[in-house]
This record gives sequence, structure tokens and C-alpha cells, in this order.
Amino acid sequence: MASTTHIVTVLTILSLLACSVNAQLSSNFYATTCPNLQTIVRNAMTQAVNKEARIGASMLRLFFHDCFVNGCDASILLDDTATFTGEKNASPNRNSVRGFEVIDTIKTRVEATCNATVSCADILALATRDGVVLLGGPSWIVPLGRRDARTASQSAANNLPSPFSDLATLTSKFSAKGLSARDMTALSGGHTIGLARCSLFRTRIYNETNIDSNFATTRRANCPASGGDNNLAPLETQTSNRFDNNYYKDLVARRGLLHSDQVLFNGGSQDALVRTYSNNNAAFASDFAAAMVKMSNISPLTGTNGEIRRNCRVVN
Ligand code: HEM
Ligand SMILES: [Ca+2]
Repeated sequence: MASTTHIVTVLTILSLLACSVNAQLSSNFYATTCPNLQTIVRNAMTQAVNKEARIGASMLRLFFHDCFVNGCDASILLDDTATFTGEKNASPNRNSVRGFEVIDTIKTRVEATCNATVSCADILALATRDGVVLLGGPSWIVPLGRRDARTASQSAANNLPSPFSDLATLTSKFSAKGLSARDMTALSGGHTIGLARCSLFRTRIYNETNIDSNFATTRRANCPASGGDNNLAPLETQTSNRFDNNYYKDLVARRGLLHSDQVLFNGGSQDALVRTYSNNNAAFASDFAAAMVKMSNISPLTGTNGEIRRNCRVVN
């Protein structure tokens, strides 16, 4: 008798804990209120990626920059106005993050069938997953039920991880979001797709020594010592439109483009994991998917907090 009561008490405590940790997100959140949601998002992302493969990369980065600033609450989607300073013009985002028009298109289509029901934050989470899958990456089940912020934080966005940071700083920024060094190294594999601007890797290709010299020469050709700040280079050398483990092969060959990439393989704590991922795409794919779910759970607004924005660019 006593032990049955005891078990019930323990189970109750455990379920309460599970609720508070996961703040009520659930994969079937819109199952009855917007059953076609995932199809609408998938079709729109298929069109967008067919038009420009890079959009899959841009969406992934948009989601990362949303989730790391006060959680995955679509704060990054809010436009600046005369009286409102949001995140779009914070230095890591300005002239850099992209994909807003695709989110607008999806939101319009979702509103047409499920008026005032689905948050912009959830649309971004689904579009990101679909972009990765469309470029050949792993899939995962997206927890849903996030609501949209009515505020944004330019100062927190200015504090996003920098491409000039060292390993300790990067590790502590991920740790502050509840993500381990392993999560960080797996998530950095997002740089298997997409492009970066010359101004963000110039010091690496001209001044650093832990870099393959042929690679440095190749990259310097389109990124002069002065000028050409916005010239683009692929973050990964072989397949920057394909979501695979080539990013880690680059790091092992000292062909990381950003300083913040190469610190993951520079005689430090992440070397062994980088080597594992470079030899084992399945290990990378499964760790990446798990870390994306973790990142997508960073302090969501749920219940009656926040709102379901009508237009992702402005609060209601
Ligand atoms: C570890 C800390 C990170 C730093 C310092 C960093 C930094 C950067 C920088 C500087 C760029 C180029 C931006 C530009 O040229 O304007 C970039 C691009 C990109 N980042 Fe990261 N990043 C980090 C982590 C991540 C994570 C966790 C993800 C996703 C899981 C991610 C996904 C991407 C993608 C996909 C692009 C290419 C975007 C495009 O082509 O539009 N990054 N990142
Ligand atoms: Ca790739």
C-alpha cells in the first residue's frame, strides 16, 4: 500500500517536472486546428529551395539567431519602425540574415487556411527543418505550440556568438542557452551549407597560421586585404548546397572558413568529436537533429504568453 502511494507520488512529481522543462510544446499542437500546416510549409519551402538552394541555409541561420535571443519567439522577424528598435539591424544580423520574404509567403498561405492560429515562431521552426531536409540533411519531429514575442532585444542580438570568438567564449555562450559543447559542435555543422562575407573571414585567411595554405590562397583571390567586404565564399569547400559532414572534413584539413569554425579543431576539447563527425555522417546527422530539437525548445512563449502574430513583421 505504502509503496503504491509512493510510486504515484513519484510519478506525479516526474510528470510535473517534465511539463515545466518542456513548457507544453508538442508535435501535434495544430493537429485539429491546422491539419495542413506541415504540408503548406513543406510545399513553400520546396518552391523556395528549388528557386535558390541557399535559402535552406539562410532559414537555418535565421532560426538560430531567433532562438539564441530570448528563445524561439520570432523576435527576429519584427521590422524596425520609428518607435521600435528590433533585432534585424543588430550587427550580427544587419545585411546578413535572410529569408524574411519566404516566411511572409508561408505565413500568408497559412493564414488563408488557418486564420490567426499558427505562430510565426512555429512556422520558422518548421521551415528550418524542411530546408535542412530538402538539402539532404536529417529530419526531426518539430515540437510546436510556441507563441510570438511582442518585444525584441537588439542588445541581446548584438551578443550573439561572433566569428572572431575563441572556443571558451563560444562554449560559454552555448552553455548559457542550456546547450553542451557537444551540441555546439554538432550545430556548428550547419556551416556545411551557406555562404559568408569576406569581412568576417579576412583576418583568418591573411593572419592565421592554423590554415591550409592552398585554401588561404584560393580564398584570398576573392577577398582582398582591403575592399570586397561583401564578397561571398562558401562556408564549406566541397558541397555548400548539400547538408553532409564535409564541414568536419574541412576542419580536419584546416580549411575552416571562420575563426570560430577552426577553433573546434585546433588542439582543444572538440578535436575528437570533429574527427568522429568527419568520419561518420550518421553520427553527425543524429547529433545535429537532437541538438536542433534542444535549440528549438529554448524558452518558448506558451499558453497565454505572447500572441499569434497576424503579420510576422509587426506585433498585433
Ligand atoms: C558557433 C557559433 C557561430 C558563429 C560565430 C557563426 C557565425 C556565422 C557567420 C559570421 C556567418 C556568415 C554571415 C555573413 O556572412 O553575413 C554564418 C553563416 C551561417 N551560419 Fe553560423 N555561426 C555560428 C553557429 C551557427 C549555428 C549553430 C547554425 C545553425 C545550426 C549556423 C548556421 C549558419 C548558416 C546556415 C549560415 C549561412 C547562411 C546563408 O548562407 O545565408 N551557424 N555564421
Ligand atoms: Ca555540405
